Amino acid sequence: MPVFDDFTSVPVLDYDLLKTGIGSNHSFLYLANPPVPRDTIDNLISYIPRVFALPQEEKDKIAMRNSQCFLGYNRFGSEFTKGSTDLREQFDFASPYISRWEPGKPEYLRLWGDSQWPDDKLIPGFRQTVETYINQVGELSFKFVSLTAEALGLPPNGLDKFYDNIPTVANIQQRCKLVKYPPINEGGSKQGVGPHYDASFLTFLLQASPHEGLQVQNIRGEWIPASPIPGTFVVNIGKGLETATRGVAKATSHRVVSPSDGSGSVPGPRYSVPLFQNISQTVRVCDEILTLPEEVIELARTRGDVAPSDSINFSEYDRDPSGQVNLIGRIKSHPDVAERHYPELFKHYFPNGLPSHGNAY
Ligand SMILES: O=C(O)CCC(=O)C(=O)O
Ligand SMILES: [Fe+2]
Repeated sequence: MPVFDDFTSVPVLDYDLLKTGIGSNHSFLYLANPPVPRDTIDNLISYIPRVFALPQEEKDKIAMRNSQCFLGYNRFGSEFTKGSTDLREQFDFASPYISRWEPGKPEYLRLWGDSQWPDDKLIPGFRQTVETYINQVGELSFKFVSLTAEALGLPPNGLDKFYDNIPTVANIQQRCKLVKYPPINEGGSKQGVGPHYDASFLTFLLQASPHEGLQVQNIRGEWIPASPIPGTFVVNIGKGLETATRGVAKATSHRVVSPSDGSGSVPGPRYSVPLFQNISQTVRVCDEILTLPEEVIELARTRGDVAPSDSINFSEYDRDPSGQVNLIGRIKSHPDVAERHYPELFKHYFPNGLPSHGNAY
């Protein structure tokens, strides 16, 4: 996966070929034939419009503001990226995990813990469906870690130290979001989400409706559409893996342009489900030197300089444990949650008090 390539379209990889050892040279790709039952994905897709259609007061009952884990619901337009409002509404859910935080332990351990769920009577089976999805895609994501290691010229367990040596959903909490981008028809901003990198090693994104809108930035800084392909996940590299490989694997800048209801476009909202694969909270990525084979480093060298992307974020990997990097990212994105649950850090990052919006990137 070392090359941040000069793509003009996003490559498609077949999982069945990948697992036989054919590595990939791409940092943003479609994964076809993933080993996740079709029912798991179809069930989730069928619930998504229903959970967003719950009464506003039911969604607000599980507001992210209630949660020290930054899990729960965010109203439309409550996040900022690069100074502009993101025109989306979202729920953050995570796999079941018993918190390991206790007083005296690092604060970032508080990030992993209980999700908040809508009342099961209002949407029976929803929680079970989302948890099944996170567990199964989470397990796929961990299988992908050894493939990534091999693509980097390492042994299959070459990245395991970033996952407390046992990469499983039981050990490492996995987080996913259900995201709704409503159509924006009037002029003005169409920023579904602004340009950014993801935080961790790998993200597995399900495009849950047939809308265009996701775009990725190539080595020349051009924006390339990543149109939905049914039955695939979009996989991309986050800032954590870029740091761990000293830039040999490059994080990919991406954004979403809002859909519109106009003639020729797919009507209704765009839905997506990114699953952000967490790594160990305690690992300091900058301390873990990976010894990559010379030919892999050479491949990265020959790709030349990468054009400056439109994204900046998560530079703290050069200094802090991964859990702290994530906590800082969450605090910047959701200052209202931070003010309530992390008052000291809130004061540090927002000395002038609550801004009107969060701004992670
Ligand atoms: O909705 C999408 O397709 C992408 C979302 C995304 O990049 C994110 O939330 O980090
Ligand atoms: Fe993203």
